Amino acid sequence: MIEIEDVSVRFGGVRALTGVSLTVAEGAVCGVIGPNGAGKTTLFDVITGLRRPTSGRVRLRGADVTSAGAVRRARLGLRRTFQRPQVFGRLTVLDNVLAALEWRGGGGGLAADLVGARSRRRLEAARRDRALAALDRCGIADLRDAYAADLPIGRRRMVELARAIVDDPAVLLLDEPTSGLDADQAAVFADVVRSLDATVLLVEHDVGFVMTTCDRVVVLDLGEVIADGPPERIRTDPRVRTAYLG
Ligand SMILES: Nc1ncnc2c1ncn2[C@@H]1O[C@H](COP(=O)(O)OP(=O)(O)OP(=O)(O)O)[C@@H](O)[C@H]1O
Repeated sequence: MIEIEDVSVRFGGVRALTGVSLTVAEGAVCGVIGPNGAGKTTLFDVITGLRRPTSGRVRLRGADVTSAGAVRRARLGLRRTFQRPQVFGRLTVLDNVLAALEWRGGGGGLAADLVGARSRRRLEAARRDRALAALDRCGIADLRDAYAADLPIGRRRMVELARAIVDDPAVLLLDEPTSGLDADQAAVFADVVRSLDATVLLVEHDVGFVMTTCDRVVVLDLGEVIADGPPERIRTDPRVRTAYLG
């Protein structure tokens, strides 16, 4: 669960967010939309810990993380993807996902250094199976030996998603996930997101994708929540139409 309570962020005289409150229920997929400058990126940064709010609280799975660093948030099961996919270009697709597992202790952690070769082989095999399963879910199993740098952006985005989901995140934040994806790739992306047990919050310009993928849509305009509800209601909300159409 993600709880944002009365969060405001100011940059000097600019009010990027004003009194924003929203709760994303366990397992829900929530989309945040809004015109340019509405405060979407700032909201994202407050949740991931890149930016401290001027006032208000942020809770992840019940824990107050308003002043917490990235490590604490990651330990609570928070994962994210970026507007420009962050992958290791000189590693293969499989190694990109294995590296994510290794850092998070999924490779056996320090214990793997102390056990015998047979146990270590077992740990390695389990780790590889897990990574391959994540690639399979993301529809890129056939690319496992390709170098990430050689892939077009849409495929790199799927590698980044595989890294994010390989150890079953509790909370997943997706920043402009469909940018660079064609319609088929976006559909696969939406299927993966909807099949997760995670609580998902995504910021996205493609309103059509948000309306078909999310259970709930929050609309920001000039730093304030102007609408919050299921897609059917948001689509017909007069304030949303005005904010988008001017
Ligand atoms: N570091 C900063 N310093 C000053 N003002 C900032 C800073 N970051 C954002 N802002 C301002 O805060 C407001 C919200 O910006 P933000 O980037 O969160 O909006 P956004 O909805 O993500 O926009 P876009 O869709 O264009 O990415 C804007 O008025 C922006 O100019």
